[in-house]
Amino acid sequence: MRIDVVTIFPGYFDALELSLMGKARDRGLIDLHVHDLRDSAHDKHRTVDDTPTGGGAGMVMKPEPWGAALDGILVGAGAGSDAASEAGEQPLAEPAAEPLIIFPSPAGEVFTQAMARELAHEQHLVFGCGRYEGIDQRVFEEYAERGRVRLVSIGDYVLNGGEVASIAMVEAIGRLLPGVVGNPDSLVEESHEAGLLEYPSYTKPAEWRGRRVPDVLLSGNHAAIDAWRHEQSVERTRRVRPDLLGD
Ligand SMILES: Nc1cc(-c2ccc3ccn(Cc4ccc(CN5CCCC5)cc4)c3c2)n[nH]1
Repeated sequence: MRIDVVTIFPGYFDALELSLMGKARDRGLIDLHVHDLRDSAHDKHRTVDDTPTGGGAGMVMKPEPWGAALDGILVGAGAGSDAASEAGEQPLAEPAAEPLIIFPSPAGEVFTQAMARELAHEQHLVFGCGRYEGIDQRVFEEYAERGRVRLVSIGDYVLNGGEVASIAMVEAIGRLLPGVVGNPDSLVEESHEAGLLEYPSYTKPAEWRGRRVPDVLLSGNHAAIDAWRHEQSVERTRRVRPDLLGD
């Protein structure tokens, strides 16, 4: 999967060099490209923001730098025209898959494990990280007409920009790619995977500060263990997230 990120704070994405995502990149499972939006702001002061038309507090991100940055990525992704196709022959390579542009936004559809699973099948994701009070609306309109755009929220709270939300989504999506997580079985039993919260986990020692591991987990009876774990998931979900049970 190719991932492009556009941001005025490229340093945020150093975090994705680490650990799991770092390994995924080293193994070519994720091809991450981070672009500084200011490189696409061609005025003398590399301006990316201006006052909100109609008044209001704060600043809004100008459309021109976003247009230049996203065009640069999409044209590249469109694989442009290579010599073969210009010569009218069949293009040699598979035509690149159309990128999906994700703009993190407090006003977006809420990101879920189901959406992470869906997006893990994409060939090319582009994350547009806004800052200030957001991005000029015409950017979303322009690219929604030309391709696929989704505004996505990672929860009902306001961050200072889209970078942290993008990192969260890249991690949630990236870990679902085949080969990224060592043991794919661990992806099946996790929280939200089956629409339930995860069961409680234990490890050695069998007793710690007078607290014992539940006997069933020490029984070696895997049918009983699976049943206990499912019941724990259902009970925890009912207590903490009844909304997930559609009750
Ligand atoms: N799940 C989640 C995602 C985000 C998120 C994502 C991108 C940006 C870009 C800028 N901001 C800060 C920010 C500050 C104030 C307002 C509210 N203003 C009221 C009038 C106009 C807008 C909106 C936005 C982001 C926040 N936050 N939470």
